[in-house]
Order: sequence, then C-alpha cells, then structure tokens
Amino acid sequence: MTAILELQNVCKQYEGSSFKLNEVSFTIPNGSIVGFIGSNGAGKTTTMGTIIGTLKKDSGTIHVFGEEFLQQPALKEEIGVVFDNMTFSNNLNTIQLGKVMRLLYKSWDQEMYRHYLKLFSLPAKEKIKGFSRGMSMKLSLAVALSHDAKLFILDEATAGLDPAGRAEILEVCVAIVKEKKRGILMSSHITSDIEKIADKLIFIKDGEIVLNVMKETLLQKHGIFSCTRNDFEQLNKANIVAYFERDDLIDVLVSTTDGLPATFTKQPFSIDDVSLILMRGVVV
Ligand SMILES: Nc1ncnc2c1ncn2[C@@H]1O[C@H](COP(=O)(O)OP(=O)(O)OP(=O)(O)O)[C@@H](O)[C@H]1O
Repeated sequence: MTAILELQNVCKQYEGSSFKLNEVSFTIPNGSIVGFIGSNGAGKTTTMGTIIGTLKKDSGTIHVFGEEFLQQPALKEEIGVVFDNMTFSNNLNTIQLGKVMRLLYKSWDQEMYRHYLKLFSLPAKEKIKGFSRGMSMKLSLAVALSHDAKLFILDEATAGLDPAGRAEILEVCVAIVKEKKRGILMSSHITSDIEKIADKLIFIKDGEIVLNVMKETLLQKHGIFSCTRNDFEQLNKANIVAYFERDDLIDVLVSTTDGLPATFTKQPFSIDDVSLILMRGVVV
C-alpha cells in the first residue's frame, strides 16, 4: 500500500511553551482511516497544523502523495480540512459560500457540494452565522468533500454533534475511502467513533507517539489485565506496552496474550480502555 501521507521525525516547539512535538513519525496508507488519539494538549492539532501548513515545523519531513509538502498550491488542493474552530465568512449562505469556493479550488464540484448540503440537511439560504456548531462542522466537511481532496485531516470533526449527525459523518468517512483511493487522519476524544471506522490507530502523549498499531491487531492480539504486583512481576516485560498503577492493582496493556501465566484471563476491552492506560500510566 502506498502512503498518502508520511511524517518523518517532525518536531515543533512554540515560543514560551514547554510543549514539544517530538520526532513524530507515521504514515497514512492509501485507502485507510487513521484514528489520532490523545488527551487534551497531547499535540494532535499541532501535528495536523504542521501537515496542512498552518504551522511551521522546526524539523522533519512531511510527504503527501510521495512528494515533500512545501506548500505547493497543487498539493494544498488535494487536502480537505475540517478543524474544530473553523469559521467561514458569516454573512454568506451556503450557496454563496459555494460560489466563493469555486473561485478558490480548481477542482471545485458544485454538484457534489449540493449533494453534501442535502445529505447533511444544511439549509441553502440561511446565513452561516446562524449555524449551530454541529451544522458548521458538517458544512466544513461538505466543503472538504467537494474539491476532490485525496487526504482528509479531520480534527474533532464529530465533537458536539448529536448521535445521528455523528453517524452520518462516520458513514461519509467510510464511503470516501472506499470509493476512491483516499486517506483520512481523524482525531477525536470520542474513541467509540474511531473504534467504529478506523483501520489504524495512533496514540500521542506529551508530543510523542506512544503507540501506532492496526486496529485489528490491537483488538485481537493485545490484551488488558488488572493484576496484583506479584502477578505483574511474572509478566514477560518485553510484552508490556504500558501499565497504570491504581491502589493495590495494576492495569496492564500487553502486546500479545500468548504465553501469559494461567492466572491471567483475557478480558474484553475497548480503545477507550487502551487510551486510559496509555495516557494515565507508564508507557514502557
Ligand atoms: N500557539 C501556541 N502557542 C503556545 N503554545 C501552544 C500554541 N498552540 C498550542 N500550544 C500548546 O501545545 C500543546 C499541544 O496543543 P494541541 O492543541 O496540539 O493539543 P491537542 O492534542 O490538539 O489538544 P486538544 O485535544 O485539547 O485539542 C499544548 O500544551 C498547548 O498549550
């Protein structure tokens, strides 16, 4: 599989802040949805900003469709962006916004835009300034989907949406990577959304990637256990990904459940459980 996006050792620091995006590397394979998971302030938006060029990275390389991304307008056209705090010119209605976008994007597809406005039940003639947060997010996505983008960067695109709205957006995400060879990088604090649609998961903590894994591998091969300190000592340390000590028990994430002591039984877990151990505990 060719990578649509490849980050290698990307670093970024802000003036006057102790935060550092530290040697971030990952790929988005063609035709895949990558879930980007991390606590508040972990560095998700910063990483995304360096990809779309709103933030200047300090070092490292970013390749989009195999080419180094240096703000070429042609490559920018191919990236569809939905950011949490995105605002369009408020005095326009959606139809007028479409006319502006047609001037901005060579590959703007007005029919496609109309299709998504209808799909997301967005009004044609009401001013955007009256839109709720959820409506604004859907409008951002409709725009991102209407200029034939190949790479989609969605930062908290489902936040603040009602369950039906979230389901609509998730279905559209699945459809766009299926129909064409495209890729999506999607951050969300609603890990159940990511669990539903992502192929690959990237966990970021304090500016560093702490786990980069295919979802199926994580759910099938990895395991989570609560154990005593004595049991913990019996584990093969090479298999421990992270652990979180609470009271007299330790929650452990292991990379394989093969060869575990008989006292350990595999328990069902979600991506949320994995995220909690990684974010609150010690990453080995
Ligand atoms: N313009 C800025 N100047 C200084 N520090 C910044 C700036 N923007 C972000 N930061 C800091 O960088 C760190 C990472 O922020 P970032 O927005 O990338 O996190 P995030 O993972 O997207 O968080 P959230 O889930 O809350 O959106 C935070 O500590 C934040 O305070």
